[in-house]
Amino acid sequence: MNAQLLDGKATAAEIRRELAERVAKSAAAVGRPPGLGTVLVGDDPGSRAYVAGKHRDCAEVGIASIRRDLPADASQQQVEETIDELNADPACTGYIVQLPLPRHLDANAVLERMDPAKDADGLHPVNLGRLVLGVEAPLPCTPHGIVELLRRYEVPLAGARVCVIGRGITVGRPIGLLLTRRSENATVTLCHTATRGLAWHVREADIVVAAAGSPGLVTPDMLRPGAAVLDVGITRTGQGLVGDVHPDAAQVAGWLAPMPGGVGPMTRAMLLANVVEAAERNANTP
Ligand SMILES: Nc1nc(=O)c2c([nH]1)NC[C@@H]1CN(c3ccc(C(=O)N[C@@H](CCC(=O)O)C(=O)O)cc3)C=[N+]21
Repeated sequence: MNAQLLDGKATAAEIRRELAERVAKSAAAVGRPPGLGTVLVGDDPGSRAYVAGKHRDCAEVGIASIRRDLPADASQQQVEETIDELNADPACTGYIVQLPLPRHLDANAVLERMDPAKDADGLHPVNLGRLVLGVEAPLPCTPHGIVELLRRYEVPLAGARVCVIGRGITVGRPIGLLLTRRSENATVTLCHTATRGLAWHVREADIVVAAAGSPGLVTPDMLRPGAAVLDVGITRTGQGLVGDVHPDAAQVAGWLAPMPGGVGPMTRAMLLANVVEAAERNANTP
């Protein structure tokens, strides 16, 4: 492998150590530790595993865990009552609703019902709006994790051409908003399934963010030699989890955040960071 590893696993572990110190301070100031809530509807094995991972992370840094698991046939009203409870629960500093929700539920209505001050994912419409306005708000975890990973490995962002593949709500749609801030100064092209000449767009890029959920989509021939490549795609197959980046891309890329071990662990670390930041805000505004 030629590419330098963007080691999300190790970087996330370092961030968790930093957060553990802030958690201890915040707990002393507020009189209780920050608490992360999760709302999980149904028994999708992938979603269960992600939620379990989030609670393991919480235990490691001293954040309290609040779990609300609902059956796959839960009604909209049941889910919204759970949201109301977490909004009112002083032990819950921030929470997430694990996506995707079962199809019979209206996910946007659920997100809108959340208290934006408790939105640990940064996906509430008010917080996405604040991101557009440049007002301080919890940032979407995966885009924030990507920026933090690039920053810690000193991958140059100012003036860089970034090609994002995928326009999903959690990654592709918001990441351009972070990367084009004055503090990052990148130039972002957002590609999707209707993009003509995807390979051309990828080849122009200094940084490629592959978040389409299409296994092996980014092949080595598409890449500018030396580019930083971040694999955000996760597809469950008979052979296990497969990313959007072809394994041979490592021979052309200058940096690679692989799946697993790249952006996923950073996403989880940024979720914890959002909860700690909310707790610190609470401590400052009694
Ligand atoms: N409200 C909400 N917020 C989310 O942040 C959210 C969500 N819903 N729904 C699903 C996606 C997916 N997601 C992942 C987070 C970490 C890893 C992760 O840590 N992956 C490990 C491998 C994990 C494994 O082996 O299964 C890695 O890449 O190294 C993966 C996926 C968060 N999501």
